[in-house]
Parts: sequence; C-alpha cells; structure tokens
Amino acid sequence: MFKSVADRLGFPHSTSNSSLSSHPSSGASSPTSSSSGHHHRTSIFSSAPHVRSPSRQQQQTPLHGRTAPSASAATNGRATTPAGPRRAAPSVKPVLPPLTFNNSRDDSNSLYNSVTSAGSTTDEQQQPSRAAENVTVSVRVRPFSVTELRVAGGPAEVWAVQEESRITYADEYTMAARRAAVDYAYDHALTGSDNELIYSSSVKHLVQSAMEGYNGTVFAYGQTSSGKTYTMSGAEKQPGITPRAVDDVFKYIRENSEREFLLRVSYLEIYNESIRDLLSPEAIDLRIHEDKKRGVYVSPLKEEIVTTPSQVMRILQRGDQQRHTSSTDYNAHSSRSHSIFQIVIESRERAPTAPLSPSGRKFSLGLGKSPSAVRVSQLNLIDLAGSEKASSDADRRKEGAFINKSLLTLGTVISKLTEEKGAHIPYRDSKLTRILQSSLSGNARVSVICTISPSFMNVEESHNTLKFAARVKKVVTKAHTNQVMDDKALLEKYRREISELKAQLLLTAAAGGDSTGEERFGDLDKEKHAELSHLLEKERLKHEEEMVEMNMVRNALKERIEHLTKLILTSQSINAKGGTGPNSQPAAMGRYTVETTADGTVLEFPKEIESRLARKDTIVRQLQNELEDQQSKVAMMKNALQRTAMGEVVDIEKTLAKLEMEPPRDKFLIEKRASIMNMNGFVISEGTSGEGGQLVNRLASKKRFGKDLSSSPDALTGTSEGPTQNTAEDSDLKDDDASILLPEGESLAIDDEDEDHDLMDTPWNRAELISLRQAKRELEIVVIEQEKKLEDMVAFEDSDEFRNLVLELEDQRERILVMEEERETLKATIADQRNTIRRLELDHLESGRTDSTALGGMAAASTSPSVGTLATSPSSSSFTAAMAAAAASKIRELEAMLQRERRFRMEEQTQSMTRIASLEADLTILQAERSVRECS
Ligand SMILES: Nc1ncnc2c1ncn2[C@@H]1O[C@H](COP(=O)(O)OP(=O)(O)OP(=O)(O)O)[C@@H](O)[C@H]1O
Repeated sequence: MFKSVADRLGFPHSTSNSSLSSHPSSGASSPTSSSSGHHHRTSIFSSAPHVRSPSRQQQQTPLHGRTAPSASAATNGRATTPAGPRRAAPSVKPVLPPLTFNNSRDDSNSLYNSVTSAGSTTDEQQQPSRAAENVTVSVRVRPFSVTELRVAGGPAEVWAVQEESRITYADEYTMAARRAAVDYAYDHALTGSDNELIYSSSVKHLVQSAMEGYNGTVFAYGQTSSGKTYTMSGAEKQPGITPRAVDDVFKYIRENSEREFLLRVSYLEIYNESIRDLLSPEAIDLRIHEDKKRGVYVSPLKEEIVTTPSQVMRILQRGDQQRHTSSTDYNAHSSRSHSIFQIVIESRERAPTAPLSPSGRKFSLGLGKSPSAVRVSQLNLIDLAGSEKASSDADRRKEGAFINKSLLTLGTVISKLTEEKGAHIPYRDSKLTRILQSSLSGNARVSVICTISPSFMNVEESHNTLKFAARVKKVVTKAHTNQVMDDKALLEKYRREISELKAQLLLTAAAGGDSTGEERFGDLDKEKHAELSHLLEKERLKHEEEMVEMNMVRNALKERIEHLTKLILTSQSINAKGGTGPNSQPAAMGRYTVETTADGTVLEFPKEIESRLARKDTIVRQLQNELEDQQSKVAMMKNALQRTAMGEVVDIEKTLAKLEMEPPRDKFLIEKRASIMNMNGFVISEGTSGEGGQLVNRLASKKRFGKDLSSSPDALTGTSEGPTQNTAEDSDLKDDDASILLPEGESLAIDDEDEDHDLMDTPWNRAELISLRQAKRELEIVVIEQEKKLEDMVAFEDSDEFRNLVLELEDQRERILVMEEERETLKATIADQRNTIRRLELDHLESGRTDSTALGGMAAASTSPSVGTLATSPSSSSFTAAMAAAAASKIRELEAMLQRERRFRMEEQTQSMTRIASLEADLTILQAERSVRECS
C-alpha cells in the first residue's frame, strides 16, 4: 500500500506555495542536463541501478546560480556552474573536466531511507530526488578591519569582485605586486556587511528544499578572522544565516497548511578532534556511528523539540555560551572549534478531518485514510574554525594544529570527490569529514560560503581559500527526500500515540456512561432486595471510586494528547501562537528532549524531563517562599532600625526575640542583622534579656571617627549620600557602653566578593551589601586619614622645629622658676618695707606721746592723730611733720611700686602660664600619639 505513498507525495518542491522563493538551483536541471543523462556518470549515484531521470517537476525547477552557458555546462549537465580558477583569461573559460564522483552510491549514507514499520518499503527510487547538482559556492570579501586599515601600506584592496560572481586581483594590486592576474568564478561573489544578501542568494533555496524533505548543509569556510561567524551567526543588527534560516523554517510551516511538521534541533562542536554536545555540555567525546537506515550520526546527542523561533534562538545562545572561543593573535573572538547546528525536519501530509466521537468531539483512531510517509530531512548549519598561522600561545597553537589538520582533510576529501572514480575518500581521517560524509557523499544540497580578508597581509591565505572554493564547486550531489514509516520518525510515533490515546479516551468515556441500574433487581423479594440494595450501595461506592480514577486517567490522557499535539506544528498552530517573529511566545511546555542511541533508536525523555521540571518547580517554589519569608523579616527589622534611628522608641528587643525564635535557617539573617547594626553604629546593651536589653541607638563609629553612618535611614538601603554630622546630644554617649559586635567572619562576608555570591541571592541583600561596603569604604577612608595624621606627627617629632619647641619650653620653665624666685624676693622686700613702716609708725606714735606729755597736754586739733598731734606741738612739730610726711610719701611710693610690680608680674605670669599650657597641651598630644604609635 505504501507504493502509492510516494506517488501521492508527488514532488513537493515544485508544488509548495511557500513564500520562500525557490532559488535557482545550481546546475540542477536544465532540459539539456536531464536529457543528456550525463549525471549518471558524474553523480555519486552513478552506480545505483535505478536512478531515474529527474522528474517533470524537477525539470521545471529554475536554474540556480548565474546562467553562463559554457562548454562545461553542456558537458557536465549543468547549465550554470561557473568555472574554478581561471588564469587571467576571463573571456576564455577553461572547460571543466567532467565531474566524476568516485564514491559509489552507498545506501548507508542516506538517512531514514527505506524502512517502514509495517515492513513495507518505500524504495528510494520511488522517492523524489533532485537532479545531480553542484555545490553552491559563494565567496564573501569582508570589509577592512581596523587593524588592517592601520597597517602601513594599507588599505589598498587586493581583491575585486566582478559581476557579482567573479573574483580577480584589483588592478592596483596587480600592478603594485606584479602578480599574474587571476580570475575565479563562483555562483556568487559579494562584499560588504549585508547578511540578507548572502542569505537570500546562497542559503534561502536550501532552507526551502530542506522543508520539502531534502537534506541541506551550509558551511562557512575561510581563514581565521575572515568573517565565518559573522556570516553564520551575524551581529545584532545583521542577523546571520542561522537565525534567518530558523525564521524561514517557521515561515514555511505557517504558509503550508497541507502538511504538519515536527522540528528538533541539536548543536555540537568538534574541539581538538573531540565531539561535544553543546546542549548537554557534560557529554563529551561523543561517538560517530553509522547504520544503513540512519547513515552517519553522532550519539548520544541531545535533540530538543522546538515549536517557536525564539525557542530555537535561546537554544542557540545556550550552545554558543558553551562553545570554545578565545582571543587569538588574529581575532578577539576566534572560534576554536567547528560547530554544527542541526535542524531535523519531519513532515507529513496532514490527516483528513477526524470523524466525530459520540460526544461530538473530533477524534481519529487512525482508521480513516492511511497515514502518509513521514519525510525526514536535516538542515546542517556549520561554522568551521578558521585556518591559521602559528599562534604565540601554546594552547592556541595546539588548537590551531587540530583545526588545520581537519581542514586539510576536508580539502583532501573535496579533491578526491572530484577526482577519478574509485579513489578512496578519507572521510574517517577527521571527525569533521566523517560527520559531513552524508552531505558530501551526495544526499544533500550543499552551499559553501568562503570568506576572505581584503588585506594584502592575508593574500596567500585568501588565495588558498579561493582555490578551495573552486575545488568545492566541482563537487556534485544528488539529494533525495528521505521517508520513514516507523517510529524512527517522531511525527509518526506521536501521531500514532495520539490516536491510541484518543481511542483510550473514547473507551474511558464509554465506560463512564455505564449504569448500575436498580431495575435489574426489580423482580426479587423484599428480603433479598434489602440485601442486594446493600450490595448495590457498595457497588455504587466502588463505581464512584473507579469513576474518580477514570477521570484522572482521562485527564492524564488529555494532557498527553495536548502535549504531543503541541509538538506537532501546523500553519494553524503557528499562527495561533502569534506568528514567527522573534517575540513570538513559546508554547508553555518546557523542554522536550530526545536522544539518539548508538543503535539509532530515538529515545524520549519527556517523563524524566517533566519530573525534573516538576522537582525544579517545587524547589523554586520553596526557595521563593523562603525568600519572601526572609524578605519580610528583614523588612521588619529594617523598619524597626530605621524608626529607632529616627529617634522613635521601638521595642527592638521584642522584634529580635521574635526573629530569634525562628529555625536555624534564619541564623544567616540574624547574623546579618547584627552586622548591619554594628556597621551602622547600633549596639545592643549587654544582657539582651529583660530591661537591660534595650537597643540603644549608639553611634559608636561616630564616636571614633566623627561620623554618623546610621542617622540617615538611607544608610540601610544603600542610598545614603554620605554620613551626617554629630549632634551635641550624641557626644554624651559613654565609651563603656557594652555592645554586641560583628559575628566572627562577618567582616569577611563583606570583604570577600567570592563569599558574597551566596549572599547576593536577593535584591535586598544585594542593596544591603552594597550599602555595607559603602559604609566600610568610608570608614577605611577615615582610618587612612588618621594614620596619615599620625605619620605626619611622627615626622614632626623628628624635626628641628619640634626640638626648638622643646628647648623653648625648657627656657620658659627656667624663666618661670626665676620669676617665681624674684616674686618671692619681692614679697620678702614688701614684707620688710611693711615692717619698716609699721615700726616707723610705732616710733612716731611713741615719740608723739612723749612730746604731748612734755608740752603739758596740748589738745590735738587735727583729724589725723599724727597730724593733729603734730599740729598741737608747733615747736617740734615742723620736724616731726616733715619726718612723717617723708615717711608717708615713702610708704605711698613703695606701695605704688609694689602695686606696679605686682601687676607687671601678674601679667608676665599669665602670659607664661598660657604659653606653658599651650606647650604642655602640644606635648601631651605628641606623647599620646607616640604611645599610640608604639602600641600599634
Ligand atoms: N562582512 C563583514 N562585515 C562587517 N564585519 C565583519 C564582516 N565579516 C567579519 N567581520 C568582523 O570581523 C571580525 C572577525 O570576524 P569573525 O569572528 O566572523 O571571523 P571568523 O572567520 O569566524 O574567525 P575565526 O575563525 O577566528 O573564528 C569580527 O569582528 C566581525 O564582526
């Protein structure tokens, strides 16, 4: 029955209504080529017994490449293949030798080619195949790099692109370098940075035919730094071939409503001759296998089923992050490995509308129209590592040796493929050629983009690349669609499973409708009836339980059907998902991975993946809860601290106690809190329990450094502009207040960026750590300033200025001593004078009494006893009065002198005391600083 399948399939590339413009196929099938039958001789399938001439549809396929009818075109069956290198003779193209393909056709190289699960075969001969065609070769000359522009003698162009298909030396260069002219012709030759141009000219047609069931391989080849990765991956504003191909794949599905698709992607690299799965980096040194059905394949290789372009792009990014790249002498981001991104496309004609189930729902039991075969094709997008000269770095040199060796093998394989029949093709000499074996040996359409530098510095390497490009151009392939009918095609497997599940679902629905009617017991007598009613009740309960179970099964079946259906893409499902743009949303179904085992069986991991995802979800939920928990506690504490900082009386003690009650996982939080408080100048008085346990807003750091890190609430959130100044009130704080200090190692957590990683798990922690680091930095600045001052003072101590000061101080001290002696002497003199005066007064009184007795008691008339006394004795009074006046004036004079002397001494003493006080203060400071220095 499957004989008719291929017929029914027809020739899809010609019937497609895709918007992907079917690119003119290089040398594909001009009427001349098809009729000549020459491809029998040149193609790898030349030995195959039943190779048919290209079909009518193929004959209608437009030609690919530039049409330049030539002798070679006529001979080798391709109308368009431009020649390889042509030496300075643009007008006379050398006749290409007939393209002989030596590797006789080997079924083992074709993928999924002939087996059906029903045991029927869909013979390859019955499958549509393209006419033999040459590899599409494009050469891209990139713009000058900054380094190349700077080089002396630059930037004269070496290469000139002629008619968008030929590369010659630029005239200037030919003259300057006195080189013989060269002229290479390819399918396309381009310059500039426009990736759309290279994609639409060289790759778009391959993507289209991959969607139609033909394998396609695109690779970028060229010297290091010539622009391979730029061409394949692109830049932000210039998406490369890979993203453009991905977009077109989905666009094709959207626009082709008559088929359904299943896409899976894999990404691997060959690094130092070892194969690594970039989507499962722990899997290294993957093996290459080969079997008749699958051809050459890598195993175990993870393949992810994809449903949107953005999902594919994320996978690509994930893989790119794993890829080996390094900075080399020639390229800051040099790819050190060959990478192969593969999209496997399964497609099948869509099933006819399913019949309706009894419930009115559509279902398909697979009993309707026979399912058509599934076409399976691969699209390989390959970014090769670049050939390079010796590198200065040993590791890069080793990588370079592997790269150069594998590229050399690629060159040899290509050469042998175009040599005479029967030659041994050394595919196995490198992993790269072994993996490319299926494509290069025939069953793929191949497009090679060779990239070259425009600079004279790389002229030899560029020349080698151009020669390689010319050789590749001669390789002929003949792709055919690959069809499978068994479970090797996931599409078939899933469709079959969906049908079975739907059938099961239908059965469960039917079973659910069963009734356990009482009427069955209608004829029985009453006793029996009661007994049976009881049994019936039990039965009913059992039935209800079964119904619940059944419903669960039904739900599980529905979910699985829904899930599998989502994996199968149709134009409707893609449109429903919101298009194929970069922002289109992936189906909410997580990753769905399959893996090909060594024997070629495709293994699924949905259950494992789902349970892993479920486990992850649980962990994520737990972590989220914990995080919310911690955040709310931290917020509570922060709030309390801020309120305290703003002077409010808050019962922090209770808050702390509440937090302390928490399980040990909150130890971190508590420690953190202590550290925050400490860093911000908060301390808790010793004995945190009872009344003694009041949290005091202590500005300890301020006391030491004159800064207040906590007074601003922002200090806690890391938004503080800086510390504020002390208030007078704060200065009353006592040094001897006990404090809870930073827990051991806490400072490490703030210092050590590595240790911070696990603390950085919440936005708040991050902000908090930033604020703590900021505070710490400020403290460090203060300490540095203090140390600087200390150093200055130590230097000052050793200076002459300091020594003079000390001498002056000693001088002052001596002078003070002298002055004190003088003062004492003066005091003694004054005391003597006073005594003398008192004696004189006594004498005077004595003499006055004697005179008055002698004069007969003359009455004193004066107010002053002495004067009065003197006045009453006019005979002797003149002498006595003169004596008294002299004594009095002498006394007054002495007293005035004493006053003056006292004032003068007082002033001098005050000055000296001030000076001494200042010098003593200086000295005390210096001594204190010296002792601090000695201690430290
Ligand atoms: N056509 C181009 N237009 C603009 N810039 C380009 C072009 N081709 C390459 N470049 C720039 O040149 C540099 C080297 O390119 P790229 O990394 O693609 O080289 P490569 O051939 O992949 O090198 P390697 O083999 O070392 O990986 C990059 O900075 C890239 O952006």
